[in-house]
Amino acid sequence: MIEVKKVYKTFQNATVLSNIDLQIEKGSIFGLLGSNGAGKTTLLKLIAGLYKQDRGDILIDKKPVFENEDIKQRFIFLTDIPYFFPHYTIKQMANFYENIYPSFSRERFQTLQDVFDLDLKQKIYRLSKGVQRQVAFWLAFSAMPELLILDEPFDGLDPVMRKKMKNIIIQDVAAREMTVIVSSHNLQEVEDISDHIGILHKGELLIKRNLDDLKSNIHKVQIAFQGSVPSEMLQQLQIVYQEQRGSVHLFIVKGNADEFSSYIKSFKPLLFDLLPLTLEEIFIYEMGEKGYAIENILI
Ligand SMILES: Nc1ncnc2c1ncn2[C@@H]1O[C@H](COP(=O)(O)OP(=O)(O)OP(=O)(O)O)[C@@H](O)[C@H]1O
Repeated sequence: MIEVKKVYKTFQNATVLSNIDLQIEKGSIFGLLGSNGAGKTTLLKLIAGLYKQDRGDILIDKKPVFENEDIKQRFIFLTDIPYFFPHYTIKQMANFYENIYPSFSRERFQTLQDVFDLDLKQKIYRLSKGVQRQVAFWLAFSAMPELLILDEPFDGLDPVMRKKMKNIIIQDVAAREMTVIVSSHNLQEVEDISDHIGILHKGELLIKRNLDDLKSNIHKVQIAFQGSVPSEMLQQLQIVYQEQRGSVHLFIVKGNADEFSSYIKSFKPLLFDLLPLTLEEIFIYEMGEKGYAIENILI
């Protein structure tokens, strides 16, 4: 488990992270969201033990991460600009990873060759930016890390490759309880793989939530009645937003969907539809004023 406790970080007197509290369970995928300059990379570098926090604690399995070589061998940090040794081929880079990471699997490396379809003898610096990122993923997956930290990992990958990378991540989480932290400025980009989401804004963690809990507690319903909507029903429902389009009323309702659906149906509406909400909509409705801040953050 990763624990970030009351962490602060400043650079040249500017506070970049303030009072960050976070727990990430083993085997979960944590999506760290925020606009440019929010502090995502700084937080990832602190978790990776590359920076030292000014205050607070960062622990992995109860041990401090900073300058902890044992922990460093168990995770991979795939940075937004992957680093390779100048003039190394893919094969040479794989050999290097094999020496560094005790869990590196040759077998996995070879199996994944079907996914990446690259010539091992190619010099990495001659590859396009997107293909270099593919190489970084290939090496990371082959190192079989316990923790995979990904900073804006899908930038520069085409849609097919993005999907493949996400599938492999999900498979590794399911098969061997790998923990993943993935940063992005785009909610949709991480929505389909994350089980927990944190939103960082100007160095503060505005929100940290379990996505299943979030999704099961807020819903969109469309209702039409012969005449007006029964006021008794409106009073009983926990409505966070409503609008009317002709005779159809749209409500965003909090609570258990089965319970409020049967309650609404007992008033015999002419039309009743339960519709899915996107994660972005959930944040906006669920978080009230903070939600509107989030709307501006997550374009
Ligand atoms: N080594 C450093 N020295 C000084 N300031 C830094 C350093 N690293 C980051 N910062 C500052 O910290 C703030 C947060 O930067 P960070 O890279 O963590 O944000 P981010 O959320 O990852 O942004 P982006 O999405 O643009 O990559 C920025 O104002 C940045 O200028």
